[in-house]
Amino acid sequence: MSREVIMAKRSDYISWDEYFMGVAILAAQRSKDPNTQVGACIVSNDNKILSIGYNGMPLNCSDDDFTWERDTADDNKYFYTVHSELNAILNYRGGSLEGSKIYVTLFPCNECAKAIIQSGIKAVIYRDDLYKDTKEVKASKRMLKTAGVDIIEYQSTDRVLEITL
Ligand SMILES: O=c1ccn([C@H]2C[C@H](O)[C@@H](COP(=O)(O)O)O2)c(=O)[nH]1
Ligand SMILES: [Zn+2]
Repeated sequence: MSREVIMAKRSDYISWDEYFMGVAILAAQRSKDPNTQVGACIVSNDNKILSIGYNGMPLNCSDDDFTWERDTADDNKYFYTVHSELNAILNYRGGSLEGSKIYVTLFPCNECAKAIIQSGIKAVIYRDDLYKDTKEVKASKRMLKTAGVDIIEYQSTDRVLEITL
């Protein structure tokens, strides 16, 4: 008598949210910013990754030549850095981002909020909200809400993934 062996599917696979936030977290690891590394992952309604970005210097502006200082008034990184969300939007090589969602490791600033709204992204899923008390983030939230962009706090599962690279 032959016995059929049934292979149950894996049950400990990561969720879509963990996957996309994980990609954003991994992208942030590319950032040269010594203080805050930010990652963004833009995803379609049917869960396809459309684009990825992290905060860094513009193309052909060497991250060895431009300063990463934050507290020097005359010259500081804020003059130069392209934010992760804007990089993700600009990195997109397809047609439209209308109706997509963006996973971000840090709540977007007001400038990124403008770009998110204008590109048609309809939801922001964020992990950290470090700068929630700043005018920029307050303005960002006001604009996103007014424009009908959903703001969703990522619910950490505390899952730890080990990656050997
Ligand atoms: O919406 C945002 C806001 C900020 N960033 C980047 C820009 C900078 O490289 C860092 C913030 O540096 P701090 O030293 O913490 O001020 O984050 C971004 O990518 N997106
Ligand atoms: Zn920004």
